[in-house]
Amino acid sequence: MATSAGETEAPQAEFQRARMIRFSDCDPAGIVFYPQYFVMLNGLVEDWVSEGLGIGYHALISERRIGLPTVRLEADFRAVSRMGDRVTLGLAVERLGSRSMTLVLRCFDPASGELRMQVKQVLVTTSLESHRAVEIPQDLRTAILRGAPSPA
Ligand SMILES: CC(C)(COP(=O)(O)OP(=O)(O)OC[C@H]1O[C@@H](n2cnc3c(N)ncnc32)[C@H](O)[C@@H]1OP(=O)(O)O)[C@@H](O)C(=O)NCCC(=O)NCCSC(=O)c1cc(O)c2ccccc2c1O
Repeated sequence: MATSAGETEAPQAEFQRARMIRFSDCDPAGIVFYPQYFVMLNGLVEDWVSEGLGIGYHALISERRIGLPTVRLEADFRAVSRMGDRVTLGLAVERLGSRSMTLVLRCFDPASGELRMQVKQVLVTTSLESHRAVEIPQDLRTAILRGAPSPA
């Protein structure tokens, strides 16, 4: 729920994308090597900003010079994902601060609902000139508060 101060505490509608687990995601045992989840989820953040929010992610960085570095990352791994699995990646905003946002990102089996892993991630909006925190740009904030889900 958004407050008058522009903060939101309640999880919003989840942005989702289908993803197949590829050979290159896996270790020799044929299961996802854990850093690859972070690569997959970073791609989900890109898709969320560009497609879910309608804010060009690449222009945000390269033209507007706004960075989104991670300052906190907490991960839980609950079940293995195997090469060839078709999973769903989901993203919800748990908190929207003035210069940071807390995302809950997860990977799950859409057929059974089995949770494979989940991450809580805090991103800070920064100036890529100074590498200091800046206010979340108004268009980004407005789009997040709109909270529109996007189909998988
Ligand atoms: C990011 C920092 C420059 C922030 O330091 P600064 O002093 O400017 O800001 P504050 O400390 O006042 O905090 C602002 C805001 O963030 C919240 N916050 C800060 N730290 C934490 C934390 N550990 N946990 C939770 N929340 C935190 C704080 O509460 C404030 O929130 P409000 O909403 O209330 O305003 C500085 O911390 C820094 O440089 N950190 C190192 C970042 C880093 O190197 N991360 C490693 C990965 S880098 C990375 O992933 C990455 C980098 C990029 O440049 C990218 C650019 C573009 C896209 C993606 C990038 C990317 O993924």
